[in-house]
Amino acid sequence: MSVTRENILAELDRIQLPDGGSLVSHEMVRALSVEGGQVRFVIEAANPEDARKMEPIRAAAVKLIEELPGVDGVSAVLTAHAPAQSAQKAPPQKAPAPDLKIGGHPKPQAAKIKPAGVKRIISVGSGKGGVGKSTVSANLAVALARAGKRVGLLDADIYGPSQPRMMGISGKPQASADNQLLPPEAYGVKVMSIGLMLEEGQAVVWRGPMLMGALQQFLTEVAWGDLDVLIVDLPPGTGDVLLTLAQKSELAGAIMVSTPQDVALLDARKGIDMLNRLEVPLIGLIENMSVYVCPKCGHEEHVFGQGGVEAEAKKIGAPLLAQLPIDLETRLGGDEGRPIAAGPGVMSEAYQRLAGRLIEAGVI
Ligand SMILES: Nc1ncnc2c1ncn2[C@@H]1O[C@H](COP(=O)(O)OP(=O)(O)OP(=O)(O)O)[C@@H](O)[C@H]1O
Repeated sequence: MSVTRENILAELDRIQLPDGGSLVSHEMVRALSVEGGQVRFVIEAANPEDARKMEPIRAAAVKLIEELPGVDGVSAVLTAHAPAQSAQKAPPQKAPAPDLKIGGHPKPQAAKIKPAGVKRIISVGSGKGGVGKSTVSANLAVALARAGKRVGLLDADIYGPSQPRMMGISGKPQASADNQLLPPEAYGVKVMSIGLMLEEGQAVVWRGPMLMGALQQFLTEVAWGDLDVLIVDLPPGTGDVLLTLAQKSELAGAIMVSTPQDVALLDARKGIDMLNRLEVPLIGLIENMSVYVCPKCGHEEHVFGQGGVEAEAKKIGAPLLAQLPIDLETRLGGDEGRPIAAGPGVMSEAYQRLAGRLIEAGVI
């Protein structure tokens, strides 16, 4: 039996808060997603102090949902409207970080935002989570830097920022003299991520306007300097972030990552529809985890199906930019903060070809 959003909300409504209301009646359940048996949601408290006190409620909510038939895993995070200023222990730093209340409401803005020195902004998205969009973003950024381009990588996967881990970066960003956030650099790429602004294990999820505020800040209050390209790693799906980016910034184009699996493709199609509606040019598709090649015997196994992304690209008349196999070193490199594209080997060469192709096509 598959579990639905309604089942989840009905269960969460049973958890009483001290004032007699529930998480649901107080509209504290946010970003609820049910994918297969995986349930993810956020409990949004009014302020950081309340959020801290609500840990037992979060734990009770997880326990309750885990017991529902059809649920394989539950991830619930507590968040508040803005990170606490006083209680956070920042690592030692040379200059104090600017008071960026990341996630605040956006400031009114007439024109579209593109940081002054940034030539173009390109998004990397996927319809479905877990298809390797962040891996591709990180490695593409590194390969472009190796090809001599000035590259920035903005982790806009605000619900699950993974670029600090993938690029091997930690610690809060420093502030520049004019109170801008200085993006740390790794493998020749300037990186900024909400993950760098949070304490370990802390998660923040915002309502639409707060999300727009965060993105606006990442575009305007980070000292990106002169860049040939700013690659934006989007959260999966066709949600608020792409919409905000397309409407509020000058998005030069989008790359869509998918596995050949039907469900990933179906979701990618929805993402492409959204790009069309927003009039964002689709630069091309990347098929990730296209095939598994046995390192011992060379046998090829099409774990997620075969040819799906290529057929889709043909159908919609978009370039298939790369077909990247399942590769253990790619995963290990991502987990250890050493992007595969930074070293030698066939996968690194594949990313260099991808970067070369985009440069030759004049996309970057
Ligand atoms: N070609 C590949 N071969 C092997 N493992 C891969 C490959 N691409 C990605 N992975 C691994 O798959 C997992 C998911 O990748 P990644 O986090 O990049 O996906 P995502 O689409 O950004 O996911 P999310 O929806 O969580 O943001 C990671 O462990 C990553 O190392």
